[in-house]
Amino acid sequence: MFLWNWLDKMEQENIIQVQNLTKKFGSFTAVNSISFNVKKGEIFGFLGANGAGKTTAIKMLIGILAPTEGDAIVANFNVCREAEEVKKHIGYMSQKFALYDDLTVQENITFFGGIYGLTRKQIHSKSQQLVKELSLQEVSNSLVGSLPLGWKQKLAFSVAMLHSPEIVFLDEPTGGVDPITRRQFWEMLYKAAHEGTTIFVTTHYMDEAEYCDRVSIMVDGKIEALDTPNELKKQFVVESMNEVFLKLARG
Ligand SMILES: Nc1ncnc2c1ncn2[C@@H]1O[C@H](COP(=O)(O)OP(=O)(O)OP(=O)(O)O)[C@@H](O)[C@H]1O
Repeated sequence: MFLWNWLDKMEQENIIQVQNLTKKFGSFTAVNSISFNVKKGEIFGFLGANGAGKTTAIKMLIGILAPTEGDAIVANFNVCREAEEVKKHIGYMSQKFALYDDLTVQENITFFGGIYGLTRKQIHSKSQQLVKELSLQEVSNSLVGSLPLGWKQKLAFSVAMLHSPEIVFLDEPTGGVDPITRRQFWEMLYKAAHEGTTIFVTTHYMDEAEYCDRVSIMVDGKIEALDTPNELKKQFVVESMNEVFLKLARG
């Protein structure tokens, strides 16, 4: 009995379960039968060179792109059959699509709060909390387009977390900012993970790969390695994730 409870618990802890997930565009296979699990509260780094298939895989996991084959369960919902439920339980932030530059900080929070189904009261209290936490009091009525990139990214992450999702998917969230601002961004990720949110993040910065609990490395649509940064370094007999990445992703 104890064993079954324990096995059950281990099973429950996988908040993302991916089985042979595949995406073909015509005759080109962008994601080639990938399988892996992500545990609740984990910071999972999803790495790969440009064009490896990361964004395509994320789009399937957040329920906006139908897989050609395979399946995935995200926050207990099937990405093929229950895509709308998946969307309600996750947050998403990408470098390319985040906030509206021509809306103010406050307007962006109100807008996305509405999209995520928060009540006016919830939006009001969340936005007060968020503006305070990010020290945005001075600029809450400024257009987001006028903010430095690092501020925009922190705000975009907080907005993706407005509805307290179980998992947040971050596609290159820190592109183009300096190491200190990236470090501050990662402190936000650690805090969210500590509070139980699962973080699924892609990055091209190998120092960030070192901060992840586990890392997968995708090469030409396939996952070629998956483990903790320390285990990967041991496996490839190197000192840094940068060297692991170069050995694997760059051939
Ligand atoms: N809608 C599409 N139609 C055809 N090919 C596509 C489509 N979307 C992506 N691809 C191709 O699939 C491959 C994987 O693209 P994807 O954007 O998933 O890679 P990525 O690992 O996220 O790369 P990057 O780090 O540059 O964002 C690329 O060769 C891309 O050109």
